[in-house]
This record gives sequence, structure tokens and C-alpha cells, in this order.
Amino acid sequence: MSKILSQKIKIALIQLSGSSPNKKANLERAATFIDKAIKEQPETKVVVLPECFNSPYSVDKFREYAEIITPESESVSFLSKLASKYKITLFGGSIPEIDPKTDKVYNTALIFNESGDLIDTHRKVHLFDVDIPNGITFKESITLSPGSKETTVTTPFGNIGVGICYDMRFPELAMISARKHNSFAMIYPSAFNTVTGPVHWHLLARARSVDNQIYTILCSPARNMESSYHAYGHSLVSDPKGNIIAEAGIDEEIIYADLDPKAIDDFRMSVPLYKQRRFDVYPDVSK
Ligand SMILES: NC(=O)CC(=O)C(=O)O
Repeated sequence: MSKILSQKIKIALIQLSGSSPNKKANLERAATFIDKAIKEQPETKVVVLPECFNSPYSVDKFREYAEIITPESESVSFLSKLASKYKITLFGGSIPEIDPKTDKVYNTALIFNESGDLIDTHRKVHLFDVDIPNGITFKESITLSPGSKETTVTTPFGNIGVGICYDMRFPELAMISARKHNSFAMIYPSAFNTVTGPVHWHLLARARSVDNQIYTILCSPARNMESSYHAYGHSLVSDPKGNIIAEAGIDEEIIYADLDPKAIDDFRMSVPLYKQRRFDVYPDVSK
């Protein structure tokens, strides 16, 4: 039996509709879909929400929607109750966060255990600042500050690394989480777009899986052509071999996948990268 994933588990990814301007309505919608997921697949142990699911994904809106993260804050207390009600490990997407000490705003993922405790947060480390001619210009750094830590959380099933969207383009976070902390999966609440999604979304998920022989889980908002940002959709799960084992379309929907310790063990046995790395040749890279 795998040392890094203790049992077979079912995971649900909720591809919520692109967030409306009404935060309370966005939270309620997440609750409706989590309830639906548990009713449809009661054995679900882990649920994932998209990036910025409670606010518009827009540089000029992050500060307006930002919350101080405390157990009492609106989104934290709301998600905490859902995690404990359904006894799930909840990767509650990401929300805009404001740090009252520094007045800085972050794009922050919230992770809850089955008792509803907020066990960790991950502030997006790599901000999405791009300027693609005839494509898309986006500059999160106009209002956001970058986080400065790698995040790996311990769940009842094993360790899971967390990144947010653009973080997946930097293999180092996944590498550290998988290799230093023995994570069996990376989870990225994300919101790629209709320019970069078609070229890089699947490729990056599969690459993070194959590099580290782990599951990679991307949860996107559904596409909303009426919002200023057109999310790519296509929430997906890539297995340790890089096969896409579950994938959404572009509309609001829930997808499920079974994560199996055997899939990790078998692939690591047949392609034993973990025994073959040459840290004598590349000593600076994470062991
Ligand atoms: N939205 C992001 O953070 C990243 C993205 O869309 C991309 O990398 O492409």
C-alpha cells in the first residue's frame, strides 16, 4: 500500500459559474453545489472550489471584496460550517484577503478539515502579470501582493500541496510539496482564460503530474461571457501518469474522480524516478 495516499478517495471539483458581484449569493451557490455533490456521491471525502469564487476575478475589485481572515469572517465561517456539516476536507477555492497590519491584499486559498477548522491558507505566490499581444493583458500586482510560502496540508489521507492558478506554471512548488513533503496531489484553484487555457491548461496539469508522479487537480470557474474575464473552465484531474481521468466542459458542473494509491505505486514501481534522481548532478534542486 502506498505510503503517501492511505486509501482510495473520491474527490469532487465544483466548477461554479463565474462569480457574480453578490458575495453572499456566490457563497450560497457554493453551498448548494456542495450539498448536491454530497447527495450525488455521498462517499466524497474532498471537495474543491475555484479561484476567487466569491468575488469577480478583476484587479479593480479585489480590495473591495477582501476579507480579514479570522474564524468569524464571512467566507471563513461560511465554509467552515460546510466542511463540518458534510465532514469533508474542503479546499475552499481562493478569496481576496486583506492583512489589517499591512493593508496588503492577497489572493488566498482556504483549507478546512472535516471538523471545520481552517488548517492552512495559501497566498498566491506568483502573481498573474502578463501582456500577450492580441490576447490578454492582466496585472494582478496592481492590487495584489504575492504570498511568500509554499503550502502543504496534512489530511486524513496524506499530504496535499496547494497552489493557485499561475503558481502551476512554476514547477518548484509542486516539486517541493511532492518530494520534500511526500504529497500525493497538488490542488490548484484556478481561473485560466480563453487565450492561455487552450494551449497550456492540460499541458501544465499533466506535466506537474508526470514530473512528480502525483495527482494534479485544477478547479476553474465556469465560463461567463458576460463577465470581464472569460474563464477557461475544463476543471480536471490528471493521474500520476498524466492521464486526464475527469474533465468538465465550460459550464457550471460537478466532476468526480477516484484517487487510488495503486495508481501512484504502480507507476512509481514501473518508472522509478524517485530512485533515479541524480542530486550529485543538480544539487540545488529540491530533494
Ligand atoms: N489567471 C492566472 O492566474 C493564470 C493564467 O490564466 C495563466 O497562467 O494563463
